Amino acid sequence: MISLANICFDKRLVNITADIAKGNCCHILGENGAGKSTLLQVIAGLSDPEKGDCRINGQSVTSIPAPQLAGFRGYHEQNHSVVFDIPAYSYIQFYAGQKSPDNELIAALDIAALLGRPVSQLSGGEKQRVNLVRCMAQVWDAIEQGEALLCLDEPLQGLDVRHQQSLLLFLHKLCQAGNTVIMTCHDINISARFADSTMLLKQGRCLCSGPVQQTFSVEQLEACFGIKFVISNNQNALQIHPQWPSASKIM
Ligand SMILES: Nc1ncnc2c1ncn2[C@@H]1O[C@H](COP(=O)(O)OP(=O)(O)OP(=O)(O)O)[C@@H](O)[C@H]1O
Repeated sequence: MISLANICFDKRLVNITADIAKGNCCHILGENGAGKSTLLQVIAGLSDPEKGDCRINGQSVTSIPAPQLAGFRGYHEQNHSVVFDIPAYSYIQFYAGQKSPDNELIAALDIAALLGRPVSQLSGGEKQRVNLVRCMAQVWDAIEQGEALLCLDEPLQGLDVRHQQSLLLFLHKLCQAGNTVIMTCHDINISARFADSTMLLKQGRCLCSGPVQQTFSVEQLEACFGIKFVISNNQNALQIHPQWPSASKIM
């Protein structure tokens, strides 16, 4: 269980309180600059909140010794730049304590053909997939025990739709095994389909958090994003339609 209590950080986060159950896939959504990455860094133990506390299974994340935290908490940074000009395989091994990445992980992120190539020569989406493997390989033992916490900042960024789908299904499988995933996402319909719970942020405040069926109402989405939405329910799956201006208005 992840418990956030009254978290305040540099005016960027204001009194954030929420619980995320173990085994949950929680999506954090909100406008650009709403504080999603900042909150993820606090949850990951990378930023100290000025007030409040993030607790992982009852223990304050800031009090967990770094080597212990690094053993079960994976963090994937948005726009992570790779400074090493080494093959992807060595790059991943460096973070995984010289262990080879698991075949299941390599297959899920479809990176077998990339392992021998220098990281600097990979495309944006290829680099993103290698970085996601790096993040998960670091905590693979904990993942196998169903005890990992994955904090993923925009993991879908730059991925084509097939790789998006395979990553989302893989994360779902990890959560079913007991792991917890907290990720930021800009695609409301992907969150409606794949998140167990969501947190909507607006200017550093949490507008609402909880199961998708509760948080994804027209009122709350409009308050969060400042545009109109229509929501339909198709075979128990929410479909969310932002109301774009008509084509004639655009032309
Ligand atoms: N290092 C920093 N120092 C000062 N302010 C920062 C810093 N990093 C981010 N900010 C500001 O904090 C606010 C929240 O930023 P954050 O990156 O958490 O937003 P976000 O919701 O993840 O946005 P996006 O959707 O664009 O990724 C923004 O107004 C941003 O300009």
